[in-house]
Amino acid sequence: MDLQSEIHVSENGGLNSLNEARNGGVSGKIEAFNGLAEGSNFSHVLQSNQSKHGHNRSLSASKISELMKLGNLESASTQSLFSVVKKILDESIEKKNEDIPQRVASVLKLVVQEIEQRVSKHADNMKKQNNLCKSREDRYQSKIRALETLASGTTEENEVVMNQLQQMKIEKTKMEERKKLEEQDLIKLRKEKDTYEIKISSLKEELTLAKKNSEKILLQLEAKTEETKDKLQKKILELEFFLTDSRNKVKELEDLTESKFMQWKRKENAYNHFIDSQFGSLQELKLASESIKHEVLKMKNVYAEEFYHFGVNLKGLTDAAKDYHSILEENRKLYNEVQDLKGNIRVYCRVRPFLRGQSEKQTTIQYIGENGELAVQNPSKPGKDTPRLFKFNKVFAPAATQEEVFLDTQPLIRSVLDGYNVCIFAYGQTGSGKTYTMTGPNAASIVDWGVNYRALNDLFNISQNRRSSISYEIGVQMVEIYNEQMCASFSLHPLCTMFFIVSFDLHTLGIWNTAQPNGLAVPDASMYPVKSTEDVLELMNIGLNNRAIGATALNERSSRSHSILTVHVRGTELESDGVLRGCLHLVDLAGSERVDRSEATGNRLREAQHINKSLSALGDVIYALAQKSPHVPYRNSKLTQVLQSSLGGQAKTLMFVQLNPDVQSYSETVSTLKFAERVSGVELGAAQSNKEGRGVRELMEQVASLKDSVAKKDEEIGRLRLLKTNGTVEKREMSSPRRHSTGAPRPTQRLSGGKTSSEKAASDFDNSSEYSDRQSEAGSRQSIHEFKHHKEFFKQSRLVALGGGQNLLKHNGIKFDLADGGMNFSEDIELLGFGDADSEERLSDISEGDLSMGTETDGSISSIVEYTLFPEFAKPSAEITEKPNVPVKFPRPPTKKGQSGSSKMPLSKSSSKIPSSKRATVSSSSELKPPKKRQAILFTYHGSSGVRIVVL
Ligand SMILES: Nc1ncnc2c1ncn2[C@@H]1O[C@H](COP(=O)(O)OP(=O)(O)OP(=O)(O)O)[C@@H](O)[C@H]1O
Repeated sequence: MDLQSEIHVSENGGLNSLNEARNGGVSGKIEAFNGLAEGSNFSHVLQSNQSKHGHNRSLSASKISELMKLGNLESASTQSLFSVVKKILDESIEKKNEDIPQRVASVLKLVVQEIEQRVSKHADNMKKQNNLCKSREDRYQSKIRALETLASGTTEENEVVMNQLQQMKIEKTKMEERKKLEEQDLIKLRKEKDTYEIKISSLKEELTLAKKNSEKILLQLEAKTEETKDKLQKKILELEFFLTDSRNKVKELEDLTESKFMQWKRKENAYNHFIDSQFGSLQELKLASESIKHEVLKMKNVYAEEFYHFGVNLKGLTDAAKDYHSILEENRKLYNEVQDLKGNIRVYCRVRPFLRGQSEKQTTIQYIGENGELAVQNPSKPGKDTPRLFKFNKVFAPAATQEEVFLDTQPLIRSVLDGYNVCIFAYGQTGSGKTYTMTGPNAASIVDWGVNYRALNDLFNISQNRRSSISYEIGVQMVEIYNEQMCASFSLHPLCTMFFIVSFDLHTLGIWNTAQPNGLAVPDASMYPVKSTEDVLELMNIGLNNRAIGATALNERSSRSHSILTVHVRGTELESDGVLRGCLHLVDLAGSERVDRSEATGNRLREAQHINKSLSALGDVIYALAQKSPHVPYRNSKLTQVLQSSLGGQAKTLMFVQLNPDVQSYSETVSTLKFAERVSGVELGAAQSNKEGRGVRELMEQVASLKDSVAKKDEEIGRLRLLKTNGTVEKREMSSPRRHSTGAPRPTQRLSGGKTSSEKAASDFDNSSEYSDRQSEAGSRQSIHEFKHHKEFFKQSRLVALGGGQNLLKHNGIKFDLADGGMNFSEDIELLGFGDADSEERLSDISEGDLSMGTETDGSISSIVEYTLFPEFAKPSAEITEKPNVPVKFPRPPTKKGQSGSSKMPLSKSSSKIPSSKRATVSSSSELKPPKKRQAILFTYHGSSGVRIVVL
């Protein structure tokens, strides 16, 4: 059915439906129209879409040709048109035609389908209505025919028929009216049909347009396809080329693999052959190893036997080595003993490490040997300067710790507790580490503690450990020599001394401030309770801080004074009541420096000159001692005066030689080492312990009384002789101790001019006008003896004043050099420093100068200290206590076992018993007037304020 017929059908259908609508079926008609209207809208949309894109490339050429075959589109049926459109759209969707957007094509397809459905529905409706109308028309026609036949019957019937006819006519008119209406409707429908036709024609136009566009697109696509085809062709060619190439390569590889495989095969064969041969030789080796094993076992047994023998031999060797070591140790001990006996000054050399700021690290130290060998060389003159070799007791390398240094010093320090005098001093140029060795760096931790702190700590600890057998009292004093003036470091005031005493029994420690600007003890002496070693160390720090410190170009903390820390030890043996006295001098000398190098001027220059002067005086003393010269110039400086007892007495002396490894200091290093070498050659004589046993004291007393009675008898004999000869007795001759001495004094090693010490001392006293009335030799000797042992001296001097020499001899256990008495007076003299060749000079120096006391004693300040620290008083004898004019009541010395005497008394108590003003000096006391004008002025002291102190 073509489109025209379809429309006819629809028109008929439409009439039918209109007729039915009149009977109530209007809705179907409206739907049919709506369907058409929608179809026209869709075509319009399609058209607009196509025109918007400006092409209709999706129409394939075949479809277009199909449409063309249909001829006039108007003659084509709607169905066929729709099918063509649908096919075109399908094709475009399938081929994914880029010219019609996919979405639009699919929408168009859906719309076309919808229109198709609606149109077909509409056509169906129209058909149905048409059929309905036809059947009705047929029925009416048959009715009309029936009626006409009836009309030809009866009139009645005619009338009825006429009526019916009439009615029929009415109905017919009605029908005609309806028909007219329907015709009108039909006209309307036709009009609508026209409009639809117009729309369809426009759609057709659109389709042709789309066709054209699709043709264009088709052409483009074809061109593109061609292009892609060419490209693909090219690629195929390339790939083919690659394929052939890779085929060749694969072939090559296959060939190679083949050859390799052959090679490996050959190798495998070779290896198999080799393995077989190896296996064979392995078997042989196995057999050989078995036989070797047997041999080894044999050898093992042999070796075990030999080892056993070796072990036995080794044991013998080890024993021998042990013996060797013990012999070595013994040797070392013996060497030390020989040194002790000789009294050599020990010299330890310590090399300071380079400091952080020092840039030039060329060292002058070439070699440090185990046995105290040291080689120095100037590295700035390598060819010219030959190394110089020195040998000392010990050399400490820069890396040596404070503890290591102290370990080698400890035995010496400990001997102080056994009653020896010990002196340790550090010598070296400025900044070479003297203070570091002696004290340690500032705010030192325990690890950095120098010899001073460690020595004190050690002494305190040992004294505490020995508490059950020996009661120790330790006193510490710090003195400074600055510009040839002595002052105490504990006080800011020059020429003052502050010292403290430790008594472990009382667990208290007191410090007397005997600040004595005029040399007298200050009444308001303060006492500080100190509970521990740390407190003592703290006070030492105060003393150290008071040291005169000035900045020089060499060492910004250079100390400009000699600092002397003296530790006085007195131990009382609880069992034997014996008394040990030891004294330890720890001396940090001021730096030896070249004035030109330190760039010192003004005050600093003066300081440097004083320092150099005192150090050269020390050198002179050492030189004199080394030469065993009869005259030792101790008096040339305060330093040598203070150290006299350590350098000249029976003390153990150790010198630390401090070296700066810097090249700039080479010349100073060499001169320091030369000096040290000289010092190490000095023999002081065997050190002696200052120990007094009770038995010795009693013996001494007995000797004294015997001596006394002998003297008395001598005196009487003399007097009788005189009476016999002249009739006059000269008092002087009668009382001359030398003339009446029963035993000749033994010569001493150190006495100069062939005189014995006793003779010399006696002659000294003879020469003094003050002693013109002395009664006996014993008395003078006693005075001399006490000159050194100050507290005894003090006691004796008072007793001399009170009762005279004979009484004193009886009660004070004075040491005599009686040939038959068993006491070695010369030794005492030596111990006191009177055995020196210099003693004459020193004694003659009494009352001379600002501070002459140091020349007669082992350091007069320390003498005062010793007295003040350990005020030991004579047992009040019957004779003395009977005397009505005894000025001072002295406390008893410890007599019983377990009693520690003054040391066990509270310090405040002891200090209160002895007025401080009377502790250090006696000459000013009016209560000590000698009844027979017998005064021994042992030393005088001129204080800065001009007050003169005379110690008797
Ligand atoms: N063994 C050492 N290890 C580390 N540093 C050291 C050592 N010896 C010395 N020093 C350092 O070298 C510097 C100088 O040392 P110190 O002040 O002890 O020299 P000194 O010889 O006492 O000088 P002065 O003569 O001017 O008193 C200090 O900074 C000190 O800490």
